[in-house]
Amino acid sequence: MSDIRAYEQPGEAGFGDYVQLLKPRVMSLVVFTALVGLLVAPVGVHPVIAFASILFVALGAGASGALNMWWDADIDAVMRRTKGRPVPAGKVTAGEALAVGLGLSGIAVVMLGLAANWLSAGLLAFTIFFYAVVYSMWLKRSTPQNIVIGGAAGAFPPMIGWACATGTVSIESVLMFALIFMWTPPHFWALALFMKDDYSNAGVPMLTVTHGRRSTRNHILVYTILLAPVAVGAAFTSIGGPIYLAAAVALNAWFLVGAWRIWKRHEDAAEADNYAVEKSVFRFSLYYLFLHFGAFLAEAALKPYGMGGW
Ligand code: HEM
Ligand SMILES: CC(C)=CCC/C(C)=C/CC/C(C)=C/COP(=O)(O)OP(=O)(O)O
Repeated sequence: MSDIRAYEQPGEAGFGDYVQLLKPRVMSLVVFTALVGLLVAPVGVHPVIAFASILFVALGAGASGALNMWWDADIDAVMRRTKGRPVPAGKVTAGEALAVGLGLSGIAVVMLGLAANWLSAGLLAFTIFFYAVVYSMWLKRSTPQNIVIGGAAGAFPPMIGWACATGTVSIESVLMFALIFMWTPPHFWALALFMKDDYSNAGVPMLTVTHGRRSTRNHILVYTILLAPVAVGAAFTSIGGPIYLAAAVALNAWFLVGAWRIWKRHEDAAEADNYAVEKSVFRFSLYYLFLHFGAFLAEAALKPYGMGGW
């Protein structure tokens, strides 16, 4: 369990420190996928309602980041990548992070319910719970499958966006969920390969720590293979079309090449060469997701002009 008492000394926090609590960089892609889910839905949403809905999803996503930083302060303090975060750096106390997380969560869920509908608000509440409690408090410290199951949290946002517009869950929103769900393991494990020491120093049972780099490479390849038909299959639903199909085929072929290049690496090779491959696949994973959702958006944007879709 997280020893949060060590992080209760008040520090001198600026506005920027509170922004950092919300994990803005990671959440930008979360918010983009929610926005796409809302915009590609077959039901038009008044721009003010759409703007408000995405704002509250962003607030909820940020709140879940603050809750994660509250609980994980001890882990974050040990890892090079995260030790400068506001709680381990002593800028914001753990109690403040908890208060920000709980306060913003409550506001975001209630306001989304009022602005859009209670299905989307319920999904947002469940997503915050899943990331903060199921992933951060339970799975992260207990199983190397942490990010496979916990990754579901990051996959919900487009489903929330779709529900904001339609008040329903549909095959399209389930496919957008599945796309992110299957993408998360290769996205994260590519990073974990070149951050392995961080996680072992912090005692987090990531696959790289518990099963080693060879097994992690195998897992990346398998998940990337399983991801491809999900991603390409979405082309043949109401949110797909020729632009998305072309993008999905190209992006999945490239991601598979990357996973294959990682798979071929071995420990006898120079560490710097291995890390270069792993880093490039991690970076590409971000473009991969952004461009898939960008392609969904392009299909929807072109529909009024008689193009886009099938
Ligand atoms: C359990 C699921 C996931 C895990 C464990 C994970 C882990 C990570 C980690 C450790 C980083 C480096 C973060 C940092 O700079 O502090 C990262 C970066 C990133 N992740 Fe993920 N991720 C997950 C899911 C997602 C999802 C669902 C999205 C968006 C849809 C996402 C988007 C990003 C982005 C945009 C970055 C780059 C941030 C930057 O520029 O610093 N991740 N991820
Ligand atoms: C709408 C809503 C509530 C969205 C939440 C989306 C969500 C759960 C995204 C997960 C992304 C993420 C930063 C995982 C990091 O794992 P980590 O926390 O172990 O990474 P760290 O080591 O950087 O802290």
